[in-house]
Amino acid sequence: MTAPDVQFAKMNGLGNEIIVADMRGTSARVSPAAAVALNADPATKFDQIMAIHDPKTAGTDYYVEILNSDGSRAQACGNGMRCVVQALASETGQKLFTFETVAGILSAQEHADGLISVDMGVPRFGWDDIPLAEEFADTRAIELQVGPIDNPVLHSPSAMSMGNPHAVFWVDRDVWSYDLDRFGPLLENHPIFPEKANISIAQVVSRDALIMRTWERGAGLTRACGSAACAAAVSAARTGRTDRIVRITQPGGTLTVEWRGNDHVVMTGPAEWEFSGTFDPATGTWARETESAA
Ligand SMILES: N[C@H](CCC[C@H](N)C(=O)O)C(=O)O
Repeated sequence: MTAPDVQFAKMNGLGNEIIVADMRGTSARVSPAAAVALNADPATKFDQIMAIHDPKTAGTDYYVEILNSDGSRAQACGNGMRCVVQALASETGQKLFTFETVAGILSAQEHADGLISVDMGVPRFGWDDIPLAEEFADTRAIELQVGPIDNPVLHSPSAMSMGNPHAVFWVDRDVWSYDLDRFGPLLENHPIFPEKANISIAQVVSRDALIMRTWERGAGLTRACGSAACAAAVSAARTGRTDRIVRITQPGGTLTVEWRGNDHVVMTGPAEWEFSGTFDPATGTWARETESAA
C-alpha cells in the first residue's frame, strides 16, 4: 500500500525556497527521491523541505526533518524554520513553539508584526564539532584558500557549526564580484570538510551590519541562508569585526541575528506563503490545491 498524499505549502524565507510538508499523523518520511523529483519540477523547485512530524520528545510540539534539494538531510535551516512557524501559527493560532530537530531543541516565536524569531541554539567552534578533517586549534581562521598561492582570491575562512557546517570567507569588495558559483562547489566538497560545508562570503560594513552571499551544501546558490547568516554574525563577533547584534543583508533581504550572553543565537526575519498542494512523500508526485471556491 502506498503512503497517502500529504499536504504541503510552498513558501520562502527571504527568497530561500522552502517546501513545508505536513507529515503529522503518518509514520511516512519524505524520501530523498521525492525531494529530487519535486526539485526537478520548475513549479516546485526548492532549496529545502521542512517536514513537520509528530513530536518524539515530551515538551516539544513537533519533530522537524530537513532535506536539501539534492535529497541530502541537513541539521539546521533557519529560513525554513521561520516558514514552519508561520504555517503552524496561521493554522493553530499558537505563537510560541518548541521544535526538535536532529541537531537539538529549538524555540521560536511569531511576533505581532509577523516577523519570526528562531533560537537556533548555541554555536560550535571545535574542529571536530564542525567537523573539520584535521585539528585546528583556532577555527576563527583556518588554512584554506582559493586562487594562486601567492595571491589568493579568498583565504583564512572562519569555520563553525550551527548544527550544520559553515565556512565564512571575509572580503573587502562587493560580494557580487566573486565567482561563488564557480568555487562554491569546490569548497563545499573540499576534503577539509568531511560532512561538506555551506560556503559564504561576507563583507562587514559596520559594527552592526554585513552583506553576504552563500553557496549552500546540497542546494547551491540560494537567495538567503538563515544558518549561514547566524554563522557569519557569530564569526564576525568572534573575530572582533562586529558587535553581537548584526543586520545581515543577503540577496533576498535582511535578517537580524543576535548572539546572546547565554551563547544562544537568535535569528529574526520574515516568511512568505506562495501556494499549497498535496504530494506523495515517496515519489514526489504532486498536485496544486485548487483555490477554495470563492
Ligand atoms: N544547506 C544547508 C541546510 C539549509 C540551510 C539554509 N537554507 C538555512 O536557511 O539555514 C545544509 O545542508 O547545512
